[in-house]
Amino acid sequence: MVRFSSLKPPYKKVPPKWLPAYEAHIRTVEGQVAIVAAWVLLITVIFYQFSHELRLAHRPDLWLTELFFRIPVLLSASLTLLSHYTGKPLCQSRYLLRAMGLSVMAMILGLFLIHYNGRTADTYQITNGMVISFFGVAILSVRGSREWWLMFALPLTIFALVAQAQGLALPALLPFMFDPLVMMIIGIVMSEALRQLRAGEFLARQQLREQATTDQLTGLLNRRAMHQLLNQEYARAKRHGATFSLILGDLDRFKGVNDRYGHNIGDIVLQETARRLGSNMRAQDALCRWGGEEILMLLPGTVLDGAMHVAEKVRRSLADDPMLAGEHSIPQTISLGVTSCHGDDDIESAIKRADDALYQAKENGRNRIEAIASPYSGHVLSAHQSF
Ligand SMILES: Nc1nc2c(ncn2[C@@H]2O[C@H](COP(=O)(O)OP(=O)(O)OP(=O)(O)O)[C@@H](O)[C@H]2O)c(=O)[nH]1
Repeated sequence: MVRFSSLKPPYKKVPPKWLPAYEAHIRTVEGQVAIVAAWVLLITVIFYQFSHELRLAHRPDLWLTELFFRIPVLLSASLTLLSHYTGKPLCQSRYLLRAMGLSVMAMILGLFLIHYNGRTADTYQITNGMVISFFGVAILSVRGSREWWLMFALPLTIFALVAQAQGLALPALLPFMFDPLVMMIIGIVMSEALRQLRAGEFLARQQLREQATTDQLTGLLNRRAMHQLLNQEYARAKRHGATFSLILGDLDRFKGVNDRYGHNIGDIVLQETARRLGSNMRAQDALCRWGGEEILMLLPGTVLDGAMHVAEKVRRSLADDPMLAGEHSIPQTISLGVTSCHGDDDIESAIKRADDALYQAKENGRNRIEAIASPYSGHVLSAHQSF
C-alpha cells in the first residue's frame, strides 16, 4: 500500500543536519537557472520587440507601449547577468528569479490587456505568448509552492481587478486564458518533478559523502575524514597563531571483553564509548575512530591544560559507570594521551606525541592520562604531565 507520508515531497525528508547544505545546493541551482533564464529572456524579448512590424503591422502605434511593458523584463534580466558576470551579486538569485518571473507576468498580462480588443486574431497571438510565459515562469519557481503563489496568484489577481476596472467581462476573457492556464499547471507539475529529482540527487550525494567520511559501527568520523580536518585545523592555527589539542584514547584490555563476551558485545561497548565521549565534547570539537579501539579527539582553540580536563572528564565517563551491553554490565576503562599543537609544529609530530603519551599511560597502569607538551608551546611542564 502506498502510504500518504511517502507522497510528501523529498525536501521534507532532508534531515535537519543537512538543511544548511541543502539550502546552499538550492542557491546554486537558483543561480544557474537565473543565468539561463536571463539570456533566454533578453534574446526573446528583444526579438519580439523588433519583430513588431512583422507581427502587428496594423498597430505601429503600440511599438512604444509594448516597449514600456518589456523594459522591466530587460532590466531584471540585465541585472541578473551583470550580477553574475561582474562577480558582484546584487542580491540572492532567488530574488533575481522573482524579479524576472514577476516582470514577465506583468509584461504578458499587460500586453494581453492592450491587445484584447475583440479582434480574435490579435488576441490569440498574445495568448500564444502567454502560454510560453506561464510555462517559463513555472520553471523559474525553483523553490516550489511558495513561489507559485507569488508568481501566479498575485499577478493574476491584479490582472483580474484591472480587467474589471477597464470594464472587461471576465467570462469573455476565459476562452483566451484557457491554454495559458493549462500550460501553467503543466509547468508547475514539471517544476515540482524537477525539484523532487534535485532533492533526490542531493540526498543520494550526501549519503555517499557521509558513508565515505564516517565509521559505520560507531557513526564517528573515519580516519580519512579526520586527516582532512586535522590539516584544515593545522592551516587555520598556523595562519592565526592559534593552538589546538589532540587526545588519543585506547580502551583498556578490550581484547578481554571480546574474548569473554563475544565480538557483538565488544561492538556495543565501542558504540557506547563513542556516545559517552561525544557527550563530553563541544560542537566545534571532532571525534574519530582512529583505529580498532582507538579514538582521536581534535579540540580546536584548546591549550594543553584545557585538553587534560576534557580527557579527565572522558576517562571518568567510562570508569565511573559500567557499560550495559545485553544482560552484561561491563566495567571498561580508557587510557588517554594528550598533546597540544602550535603553528610551528607539524601534524605528524603532534599525533606521534599523543601516541607516545598514550603508550606512557598504558605503561603506567592504564585508566589514566598522560600529556606531552609541544616543544613550541613554552608550557611550564614541557615534559610529561599526568592525572
Ligand atoms: N568488537 C570489536 N573489537 C574490535 C574492533 N576493532 C578492534 N577490536 C579488538 O580490539 C582488541 C584490541 O586488543 P589489544 O590491541 O590487544 O589491546 P587491549 O586488549 O585493549 O589491551 P591494551 O590496549 O593494552 O589495554 C582486539 O581484540 C581487536 O579484535 C571492532 O570493531 N569490534
